[in-house]
Amino acid sequence: MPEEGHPEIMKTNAIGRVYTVHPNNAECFYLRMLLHEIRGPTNFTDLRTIDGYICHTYREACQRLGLLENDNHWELTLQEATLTASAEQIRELFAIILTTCNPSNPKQLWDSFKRNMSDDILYQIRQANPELTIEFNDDIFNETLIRLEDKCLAINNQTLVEIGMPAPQRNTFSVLNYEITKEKSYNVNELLEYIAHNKPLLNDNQKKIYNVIMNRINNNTGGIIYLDAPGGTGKTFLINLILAEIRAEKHIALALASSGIAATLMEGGRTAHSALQLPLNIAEQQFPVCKISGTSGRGQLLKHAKIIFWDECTMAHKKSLEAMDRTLQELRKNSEIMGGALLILSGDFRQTLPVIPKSTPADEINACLKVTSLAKSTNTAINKNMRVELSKMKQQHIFKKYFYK
Ligand SMILES: Nc1ncnc2c1ncn2[C@@H]1O[C@H](COP(=O)(O)OP(=O)(O)OP(=O)(O)O)[C@@H](O)[C@H]1O
Repeated sequence: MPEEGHPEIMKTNAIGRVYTVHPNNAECFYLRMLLHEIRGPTNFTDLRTIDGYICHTYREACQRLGLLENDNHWELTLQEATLTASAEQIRELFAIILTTCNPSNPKQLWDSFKRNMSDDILYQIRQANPELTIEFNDDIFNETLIRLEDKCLAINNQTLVEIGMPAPQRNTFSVLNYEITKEKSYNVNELLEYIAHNKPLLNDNQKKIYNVIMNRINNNTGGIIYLDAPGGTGKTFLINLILAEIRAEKHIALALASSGIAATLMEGGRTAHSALQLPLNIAEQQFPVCKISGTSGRGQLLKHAKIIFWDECTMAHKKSLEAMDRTLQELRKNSEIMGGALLILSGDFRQTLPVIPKSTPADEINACLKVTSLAKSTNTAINKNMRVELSKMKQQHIFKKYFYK
C-alpha cells in the first residue's frame, strides 16, 4: 500500500534492509547499532535516551547499553608502551588505535594516558622557560591533542571529534607553530652547501629559467609559469635548487606533485591531493574548492608560500588547478590569478594526461590543464637531456681510460 502523499513509497510492517555502515563513519555506525536494539523509537532523541538520560552522542548511548567492546586490551597495550616508548611514539600508537581499531571509549583512554603522551611537550616548555615551575596543564594537553589530530588526519583523514575524542582548540598560533615550524626547520648550512655545489652546474637553459623564476620571487610577482620539461632534462634538479634557495632564506616554498613517486624526488615534496585537500570527486563538481580553512596549518602554508611547484602537472585534472586558484584567492584575499602566488607547473604533455575511468581520449584531452582558462601562463622549456649527457660523459671517460692509455 502506498504511503499517504508519497505514492512512490510503499508502506509495510517489515523492515526490508538496513544499510551497512563502516565503523569509520562513527555516529552513523552507532545509530545503526541502536536501531537494532531500541524498540519503537519515535524520533532520534528516543534512540539516545537511556533510562531517562539523554546521551549527547549515539556512541555514548551504545556505551551505556553495554553494546561496545571492552577497551581493556587497548589499556594494556598503551600501558606496555609507556614502559619503553617515547611520548611521540605513544601518540603515534594511540593515533593508530584511534583510527583503525575503533576503541569503544577513546576519551577514557585519553584521560588515562594523556600525561604519558605529553611528556615531551612539557619538557620542551620547561627547557624554554627554566625560570618557571611548569606542570601539566590544559594548554599542554591541547597541544598534544593537536599533534594527535594531525596524525589521525594523515592516517585516515579523520578529526578527533569524528573519532569520539575531545576537540583540540586550534588557535592560529599553535597551528602556525606546528606546520610553519616544520617548513622552516630546514638546516640552513646544509642548504647553503647544496646551493654552492649545484648552482654552478646549471646549464645555460636551466640558468635562464632559474633567473626568470628568481626574478619573479625577488620582485614579488605572482602568476603561473609552465615549465615544459621532457624526462631527464633536469627539472627536478632545478626545482630542488630553487627550493633550497628559498628555504635557506627561511621562507616557505611548497613542492607538490601529482604522483607520490614524483613527490619523493623533490625535497619536502608532498602529493597535490594531500597538500591541497582536493575533493576526490573533483571531476563531478562544477566549481570545486580545496577543503582548507584559513586558520588551518595548510591554509597558513598556502597563504605564506613564496613559491609553489607542481610537478607532473600534466596528470592533474584541470579542475584541480581551478580549485587551487579559487582557494588561493580566498586564502590570500587577492583576486589575482592564484591569489598573487607564484606557481610553477612542470611536466611533459607528451607523457601521461589525466586518467579518467572509462573515458575516451577526447574526455582526457578535455580534462587536461591546457583546456582551462588558467593555461595562459608564461611558458618556458628545457630540452637538453642531462641524463643522456651525463651517461655520455661517463662512457667517454671509460672509453678514454681503456683505449687511450
Ligand atoms: N646541470 C646539471 N648538472 C649535472 N647534473 C645534472 C644537471 N641537471 C640535471 N642533472 C642530473 O641529470 C639527471 C636527470 O635530472 P632530473 O632527475 O632532474 O631530470 P627530470 O627532468 O626531473 O627527469 P624525470 O622527468 O625523468 O624525473 C639527474 O641525475 C640530475 O642530477
